[in-house]
Amino acid sequence: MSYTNKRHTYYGGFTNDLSDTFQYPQRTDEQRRKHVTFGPYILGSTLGEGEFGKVKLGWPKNFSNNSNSTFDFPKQVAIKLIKRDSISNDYRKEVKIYREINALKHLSHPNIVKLEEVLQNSRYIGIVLEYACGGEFYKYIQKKRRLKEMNACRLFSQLISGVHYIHSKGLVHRDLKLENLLLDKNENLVITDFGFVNEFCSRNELMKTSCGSPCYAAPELVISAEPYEARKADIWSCGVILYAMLAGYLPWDDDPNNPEGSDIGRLYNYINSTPLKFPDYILPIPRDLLRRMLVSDPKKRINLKQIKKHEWLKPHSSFLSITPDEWDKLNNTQSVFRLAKPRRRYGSRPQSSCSTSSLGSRSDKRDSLVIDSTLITFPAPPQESQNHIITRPASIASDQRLSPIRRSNRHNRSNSAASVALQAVVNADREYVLSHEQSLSPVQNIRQTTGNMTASLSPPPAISPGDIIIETTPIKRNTISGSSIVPSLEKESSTTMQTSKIQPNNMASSQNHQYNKNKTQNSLQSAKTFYRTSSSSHTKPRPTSYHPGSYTTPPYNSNTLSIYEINEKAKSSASSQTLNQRDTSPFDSTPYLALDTCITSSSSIESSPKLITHGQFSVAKPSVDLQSVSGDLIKYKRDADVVTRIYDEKYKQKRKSLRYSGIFSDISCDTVTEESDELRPPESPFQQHEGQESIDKAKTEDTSEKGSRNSNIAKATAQKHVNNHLERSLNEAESTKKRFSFLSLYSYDTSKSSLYSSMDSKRKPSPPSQRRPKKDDSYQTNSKNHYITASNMQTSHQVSKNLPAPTMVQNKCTLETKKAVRSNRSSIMVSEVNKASVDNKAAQSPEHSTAKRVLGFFKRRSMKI
Ligand SMILES: Nc1ncnc2c1ncn2[C@@H]1O[C@H](COP(=O)(O)OP(=O)(O)OP(=O)(O)O)[C@@H](O)[C@H]1O
Repeated sequence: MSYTNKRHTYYGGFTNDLSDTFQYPQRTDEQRRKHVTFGPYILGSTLGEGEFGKVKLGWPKNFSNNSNSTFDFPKQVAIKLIKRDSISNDYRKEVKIYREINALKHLSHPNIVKLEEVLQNSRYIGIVLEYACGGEFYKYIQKKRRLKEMNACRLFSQLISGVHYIHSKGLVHRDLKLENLLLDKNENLVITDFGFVNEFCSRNELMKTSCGSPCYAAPELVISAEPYEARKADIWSCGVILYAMLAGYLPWDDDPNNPEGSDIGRLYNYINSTPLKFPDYILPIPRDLLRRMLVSDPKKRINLKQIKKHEWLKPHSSFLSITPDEWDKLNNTQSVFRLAKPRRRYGSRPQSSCSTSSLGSRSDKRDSLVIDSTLITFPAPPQESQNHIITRPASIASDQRLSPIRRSNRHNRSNSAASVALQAVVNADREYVLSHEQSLSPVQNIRQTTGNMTASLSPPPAISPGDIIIETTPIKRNTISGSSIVPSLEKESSTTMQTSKIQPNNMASSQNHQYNKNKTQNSLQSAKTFYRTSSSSHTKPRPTSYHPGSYTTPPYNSNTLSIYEINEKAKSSASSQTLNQRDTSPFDSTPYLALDTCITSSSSIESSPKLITHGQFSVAKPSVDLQSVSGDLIKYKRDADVVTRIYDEKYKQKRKSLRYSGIFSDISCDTVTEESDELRPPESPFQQHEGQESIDKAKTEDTSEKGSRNSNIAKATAQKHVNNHLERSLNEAESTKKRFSFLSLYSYDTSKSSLYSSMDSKRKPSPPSQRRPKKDDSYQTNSKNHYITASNMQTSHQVSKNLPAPTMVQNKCTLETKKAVRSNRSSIMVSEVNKASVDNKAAQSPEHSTAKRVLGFFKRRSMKI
């Protein structure tokens, strides 16, 4: 049983002063003393450790349950604590922090980590972020070994949506990698770590500083000293991420001359000269996308607009069609609620030891890098200041939002020039948002509506074709101001919108209905309509229109590719005339233009610093949950199951129907698809051959025996036959292919967690920006040191009897080994323990050791290269 330190655990948020409806247990003085706090937050366990220090879990000190009905938990946050000492003498670090803060202020997207606020005291700067409780994405892949295609498609769509949003703001992330992706509680992707973010503008879109991690960095960053187009570099990184999701390991890691990828120059030469290779289980369409993304020549590399339109992402086209300005508008709507929520300052303290303020003069020097978030997020009128409203019902908050009297009396705490300026910005912003709300497009109104329906779990009402689903819960009526919504909806309905009837209590059928409808309509408008209807009715991501089994075309259509290449050539030659006209994509080449076009009425506001006031610094629980309004973002875990099930059913049916036509050769799908991804063996040529043989056999038997019963028996026999072969071939294929994946790390992690649970949270495990070991490595056991590689364990265990490896690893790994592994974030991807042994060897050879350290430094720090 694992011991849980109370100090690091949320204890229920019981407080003495705010429990008016329920008598909570009183905390003793001793308990109270135990809590480590940072400003208004109680600090909990360490979530991870980065370059700047620890990231801690936090929750509000003064959380209370004042909601009427259910027991609420406080909103948890992740607080990145940066020692001021550690950055005061390091300009590079300082810039990185400010960059991150500044970028996050401008970004509000469900797949980008939210900045709640920035706090500081004399010793620490605390960046308070939305807590992504699903953990690190690479661990998730490790655990699953590789992702199912459907899941990878969904998560990749979210990544692309987030990256597109970043680019649309004129920013580039420049350090996209698995380690910088987290998951929320519903397994939605969250992009984090904006330390390398930079700005580009349409007139000067090339960048000179190379950054990122070698394994994810685009070749042009490494090989050439020329300025590069940063958005294309982000796309390369996304390609590497997608490859890792689907394959379970990183691409181009099989250079025999550079087995560990330690020679970065060689690695990139290898990338440039070697065609991308795929494991058998990556299907043709995702392969095609990867081939287009992982193109060494950035001019030929696909752009975001093209990615969004790619066949593979069709199932998520409605989600991907949400434009950045639509996300912004949604966020603006939220900010109204946030601003309207009167609240007192944290606790009862005045400006306390941990002031929620700017970084003083530094911020001024850096163009207000850190704004006094308190001014923005706590515009509490005096009469409201004693009310703790974190769990205030939406209706109350909205009433206050609509009260001009209450709105007028804000920001009276400070008379400083900064405060006055900020007050003006906030006022302008509020006016903008309120006026904007009146003129919201129907789409926005609907989204606004849907966004406020998160509490409603009732099934969607039945509607007639042509109707728009309008939530009629009290929450909606309270939060949508004015009467414009219905007429505007009707107007749109009569002109452009096409909706579908959604049957109540029958989500699956409504999804199927939508699926069919969308398939025939096949237009952006219909996709958006689907998005609206599905989100407003709390339906889940729509059933996919993509079936792996439906690939009846050759795996890789060379004609298509060549046409594509011709197009690309034509584009690049046209674009070579001027850098500014490089891309015809409205998203990629002219992000500002796209934004301006969409928000023409607010252009002046967009160009002002007020963007930061769009709720970015609020600690308030958002009234609108962005994640509930995006069709492809899973709101509840249950939803994910539904989607997977629907997918699996379709997948199975399709494969079944193709089984006897010989198109889909993996006829063991019925049995295999029941298994988890971890258990599903990769298809091997051998396996396919056997499968095909059996199909033929079944076919022959089928025709010779007329009766259906005999036919079934024949099929069953064939199936059994194949299954036997499959089992045999699995062992053989696994042992011969030595396909390494994250599973090895998973094994390691499992053992680690059981032995070092108390240490886990404080150390960051090795990231997967590492390479799979070579075949030879996998079988080498360092008998001298008694180190057994995780990959070795995996392979040997698979050869022995396909039993889970964790226990074996757990038993055989020594304490020293694990410590060494954990402390070294730059070890190779799979062979974690082997890395320790390598390090041991390296220690004997000073030359090798130095090289290792340099490599480790590169990988660990995501530093400039
Ligand atoms: N919002 C969050 N929710 C949950 N965990 C988080 C969050 N932010 C960071 N973490 C955890 O903290 C770890 C370190 O965070 P992060 O990578 O942002 O720090 P950093 O100092 O920027 O690190 P580096 O730049 O070295 O990657 C992450 O790997 C993750 O495990």
